[in-house]
Amino acid sequence: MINKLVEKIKQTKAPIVVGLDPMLSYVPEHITKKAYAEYGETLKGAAEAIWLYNRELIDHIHDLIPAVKPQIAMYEQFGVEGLITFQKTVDYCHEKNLIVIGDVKRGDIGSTSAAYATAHLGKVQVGAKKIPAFNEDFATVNPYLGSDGITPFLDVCKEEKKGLFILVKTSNPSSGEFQDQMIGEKHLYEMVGERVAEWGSELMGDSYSYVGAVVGATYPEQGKLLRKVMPKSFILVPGYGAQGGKGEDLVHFFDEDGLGAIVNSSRGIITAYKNEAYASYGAEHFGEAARAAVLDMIADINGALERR
Ligand SMILES: O=c1ccn([C@@H]2O[C@H](COP(=O)(O)O)[C@@H](O)[C@H]2O)c(=O)[nH]1
Repeated sequence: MINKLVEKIKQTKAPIVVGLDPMLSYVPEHITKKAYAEYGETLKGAAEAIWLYNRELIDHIHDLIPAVKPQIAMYEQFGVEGLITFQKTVDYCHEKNLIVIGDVKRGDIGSTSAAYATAHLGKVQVGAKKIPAFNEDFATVNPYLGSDGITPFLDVCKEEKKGLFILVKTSNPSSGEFQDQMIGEKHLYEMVGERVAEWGSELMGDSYSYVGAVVGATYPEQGKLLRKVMPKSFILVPGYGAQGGKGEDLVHFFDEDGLGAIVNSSRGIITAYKNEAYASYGAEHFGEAARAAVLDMIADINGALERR
């Protein structure tokens, strides 16, 4: 899957991923009205509204981008109905030939991690059959429980040729509380980065490992250091746009050849129609506003890479 991701980035010339993080408040009224007319103001009605919103967004941007990153929390808030919309979204993105990074941030003791890995990346044994469940291509994983929480994910990735993005240095304001602590001479995030490189050396694709890392756009200095610590790991970079990250901050997350990183924007794209810059599209044309925001994001990042 990492080879496919690299190929798709080269083909689209877009080192970006769009975060499908829908909140009900983002969904234009004409869509919620339609969904509530069919299912009422219920969890099913909300999940239907989110599905219609996602589908229209995907229809407007799928040809421009290599990948999407649905954030499972946004779906879970609607319970089982939300998870059905998550699944429909993953399947629809696959139909559109998009790579799906499930932002699920899982990780637990070994036996529980094994079940999470099966659910999101593997196939579950049912009688004589092995059946995929959520079936994303990559999943985000929290390494805080140590290597026995990661190994089951590595095993499933080996078997299924799927990939991981392991949290190394997150984009949020308080990420330093624990991640920046010094352990001997090194920050904790650097130690985790070294382990990501080690885990990844067992699972190499053509030029990058199946085991990548999450490093926030809001920490460019740490991104520069971690690029060197994990030379073969793809870096998923959240924090662009709504959290303040800009193309010019991100050039050192990439290799010399402009590969090795993929930058996420969620709210910046999916709520573009609410942004002054794209307001002329109006809520009815939120998909076109998202498309314009994707094109601007690609130009911003590629422009910064060309200028460096
Ligand atoms: O360090 C991290 C890890 C994950 N995220 C996730 O990325 C998106 C960001 O959304 P925006 O709307 O573009 O801010 C969201 O799903 C986060 O859970 C992150 O932001 N930082």
